[in-house]
Amino acid sequence: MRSNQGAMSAFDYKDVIQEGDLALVWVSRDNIKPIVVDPKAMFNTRYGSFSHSSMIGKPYGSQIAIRTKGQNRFSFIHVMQPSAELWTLSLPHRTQIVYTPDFSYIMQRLNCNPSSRVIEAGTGSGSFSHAFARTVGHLYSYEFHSIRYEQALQEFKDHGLENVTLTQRDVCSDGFLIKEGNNTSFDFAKRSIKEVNIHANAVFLDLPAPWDAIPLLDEVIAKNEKVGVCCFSPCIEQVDKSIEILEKCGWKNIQMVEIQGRQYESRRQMVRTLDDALERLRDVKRRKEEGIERRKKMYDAVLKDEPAGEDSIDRPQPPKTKFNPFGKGIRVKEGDEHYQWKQVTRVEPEIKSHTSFLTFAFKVVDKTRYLNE
Ligand SMILES: C[S@@+](CC[C@H](N)C(=O)[O-])C[C@H]1O[C@@H](n2cnc3c(N)ncnc32)[C@H](O)[C@@H]1O
Repeated sequence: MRSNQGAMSAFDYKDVIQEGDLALVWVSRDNIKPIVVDPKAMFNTRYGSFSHSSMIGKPYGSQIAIRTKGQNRFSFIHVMQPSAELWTLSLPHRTQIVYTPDFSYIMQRLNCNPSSRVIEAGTGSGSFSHAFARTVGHLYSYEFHSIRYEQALQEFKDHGLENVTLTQRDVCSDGFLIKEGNNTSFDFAKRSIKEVNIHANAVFLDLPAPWDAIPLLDEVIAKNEKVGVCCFSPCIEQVDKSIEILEKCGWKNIQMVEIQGRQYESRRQMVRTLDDALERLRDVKRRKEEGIERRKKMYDAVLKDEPAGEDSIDRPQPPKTKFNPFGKGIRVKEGDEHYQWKQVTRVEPEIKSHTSFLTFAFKVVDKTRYLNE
């Protein structure tokens, strides 16, 4: 991931793990942890400790294995290079976040590309900010919570996201203009301007009351190109209110979308016949009867003061149940050619997506065509 200005970012492509890198340790699919590689540090898991020094010099994506404490087994992790998608799954949560299924769709609908100038409010945990920073020309992100603002500021600096300007602001009351003297990462000392020319052509609002911010967008959006806005709202009442204001403010092509990602897993399932079911019932009955008989013999032996259980030891064991397609039994590997299989799909029960309604709208302020330009 490149912060789109040529400068090195922690997300730039690299082959080999080096000291000081931000790396993402994949323990399991829902346990991915960010680390800064330090030769003196250890990465601790419940299965054991992995030294960072064992990672240095290995290619990204490598598996690092250790012998599990007290057991003759191995446990392992994978060391991954950060990407916007993996960062979203591993970042420290300060708020609810936008996940990949939503942010990829939103960026596509807002036509985000390296020439885009994007407004984002609020910054929150910076999940979407990282995805924007990889793709767009410049991101203007706003956060009113002072601690979250400071944390995001430090994080973006550590990750080298140089195409992001972060401003501490309540956008609903104070709008989006960035002026000298504001609490912002924009470096006015380096430029001889008093106010930033934002000219945003894409806007993303993840706020509890986007309708208060929408009327304030006019002073910062581009006038001579098509501008897209997306409001991310969890309930339909918020969508209603936003649409009302969008229409009042001259936004067109308003459309609401809900992303419902589902992952389908393809697998084979053993074909179970009626004969299998009947055989299973017969087997249960046979074992039950044998058990009753054995217990009766044992009681009789106790009553007669004979050595108990002798008979049960010598007794021939009932034949082992073959594979039982309705419960426990001998394990059969999926696809074993001795059995019949059918292809089925299974839906993953949980998906990582903060399901919200996405309201899109577009606006062209100046519709004049300059044919002789
Ligand atoms: C749900 S979080 C945003 C999460 C973010 N999209 C992400 O992917 O990590 C919403 C954030 O908006 C901030 N916020 C709420 N109202 C605001 C306002 N009027 N101006 C600026 N920020 C605001 C909150 O402090 C919070 O951090």
